[in-house]
Amino acid sequence: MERIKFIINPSSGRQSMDRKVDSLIKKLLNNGYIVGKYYTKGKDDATRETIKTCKSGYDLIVVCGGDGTVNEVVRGLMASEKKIPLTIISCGTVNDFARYLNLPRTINGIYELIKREKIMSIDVGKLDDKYFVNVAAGGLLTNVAHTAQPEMKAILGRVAYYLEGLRELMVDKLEPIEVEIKTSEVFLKEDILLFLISNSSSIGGFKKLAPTAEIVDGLLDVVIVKKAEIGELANIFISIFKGKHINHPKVIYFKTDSIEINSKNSIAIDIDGEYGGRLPAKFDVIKNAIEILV
Ligand SMILES: Nc1ncnc2c1ncn2[C@@H]1O[C@H](COP(=O)(O)OP(=O)(O)OP(=O)(O)O)[C@@H](O)[C@H]1O
Repeated sequence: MERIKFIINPSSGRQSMDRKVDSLIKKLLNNGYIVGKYYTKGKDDATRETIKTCKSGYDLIVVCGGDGTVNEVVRGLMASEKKIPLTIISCGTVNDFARYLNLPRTINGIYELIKREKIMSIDVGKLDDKYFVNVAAGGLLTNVAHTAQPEMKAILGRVAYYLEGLRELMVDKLEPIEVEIKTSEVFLKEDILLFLISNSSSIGGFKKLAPTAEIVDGLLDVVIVKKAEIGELANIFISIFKGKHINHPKVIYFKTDSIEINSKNSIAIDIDGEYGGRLPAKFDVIKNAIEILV
């Protein structure tokens, strides 16, 4: 790996990562690497730059941003014939994917990762022409990531999401959604509060929301919370920290490689913290879709 492109979202997260990124770039240049640097300006910019980067002989993309920026880069990779590996310097508010991968955070750690050139192929989730590395979700609390105000995120970080979640709980009054869920193994008609279709196990900062999810198994982990009272929801929420919520009678948990969800209600879908359309929808997994440094 000689040519490395940095794709940097300067608006991600709370603190500027400029100094850290500049030190890493300096170290790479001193050691003979060729480095390109691109700052995103707005929506879909990271996708366009990734497509360009894949075509122009680069060997690696370093994404500096949060989950939204990683998602945009993955979309660019999926649209490219020649897919190059990526790694992440997490600069977002939650950074679920980088946390799940346990990526190094120091300059030396990231430099060693790049030098080692150890690559792993991972799965990516698909919803129509969109992709997700962490999760696609709908229902209670799942639009918190894209409804939380950027100014609040800048000041409070992850706490902004929790406040937005609390506000939504009060406003929503636990309105259930009537859904039909179809996979090759399961057919369910249920009143539910939320569904999560997960590729990795870390979602919204909770490391065990889909406790046995793996990004190399060619499967999606489905977590469904059925209609429940607030007391039951509180119990489910507390047990999420240990990954024990999947044993609760109001929670359904299974794995599949393809799932369809239909509803009479107009339900928004969140993919990796961004708005991803509405139900009905079909979710699939693409095995060994992209490569990452490990
Ligand atoms: N220069 C820019 N100014 C403002 N917004 C930008 C800019 N470049 C990209 N964006 C937008 O930033 C969003 C992605 O932000 P990202 O998710 O990486 O950070 P975050 O929201 O702080 O982190 P997290 O998702 O981990 O909470 C995308 O929707 C993209 O449109």
